[in-house]
Amino acid sequence: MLEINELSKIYPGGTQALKAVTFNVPKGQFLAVIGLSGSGKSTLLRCINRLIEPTKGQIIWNGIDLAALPENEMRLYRRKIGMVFQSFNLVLRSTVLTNVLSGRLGYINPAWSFLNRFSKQDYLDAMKQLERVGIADKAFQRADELSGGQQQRVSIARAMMQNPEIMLADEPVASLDPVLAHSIMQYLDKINKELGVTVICSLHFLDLVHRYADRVIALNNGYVVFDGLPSEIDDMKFKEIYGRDAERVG
Ligand SMILES: Nc1ncnc2c1ncn2[C@@H]1O[C@H](COP(=O)(O)OP(=O)(O)OP(=O)(O)O)[C@@H](O)[C@H]1O
Repeated sequence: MLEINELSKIYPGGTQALKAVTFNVPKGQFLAVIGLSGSGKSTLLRCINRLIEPTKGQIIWNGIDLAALPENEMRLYRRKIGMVFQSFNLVLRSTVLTNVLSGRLGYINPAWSFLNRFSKQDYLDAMKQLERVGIADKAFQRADELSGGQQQRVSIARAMMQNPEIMLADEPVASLDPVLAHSIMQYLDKINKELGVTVICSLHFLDLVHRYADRVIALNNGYVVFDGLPSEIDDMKFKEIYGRDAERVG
């Protein structure tokens, strides 16, 4: 169980991006986070693994408050929290395999030279992860030779090398066309259903929320304005989340 208690984030310029955000995520849930651009979705996801430092509040995971941990201890917990990004964040000039292996970096001695750091088992695991996302044949290509959808699959494989218990996905399909969007969502779904990894995924399109999420929370201007089942988002709730002039497109 992950418990977010009264989490707030005020950026140095004074923008209050999260306002006492509170919710729980049971282990193994697929939680979607929705809301207009600027509502605080990225800030929330990045506060959970402390890529962004929360200003106030608690992030309690297995009884430990992650928000209160010193950075050196947080690093150990961060290993168990994978993350994928809208823009994939691969090292484009490195091979696909090297990118995937870098997911293990949190587990090994940083003093070792890059290529000697990884065990044979790491290489076997990296190939297995690439097989899981259907691109083992691309292992020795440079990452920048891959399409956007393929790059996102590499980034999922990289995150899976951490052996994560939680996967944070920050608008993982926002840069992809709808067909590819479904294929990426299906990989996240598989990781969730087959391996029991908790997924917290921000999404723009409600049809994806309906299809893949067990539950959804909506942010508006840093506040949680909805917490429930995707099927509970009727027209009235939709207007509360997105504003009264908003129209559904998907
Ligand atoms: N590094 C930063 N410094 C200052 N303000 C920021 C920073 N990052 C985000 N913000 C502000 O915090 C608020 C929430 O932004 P955030 O990126 O979390 O929203 P979002 O819902 O993820 O938006 P999008 O869907 O466009 O990615 C916005 O007002 C944004 O301008």
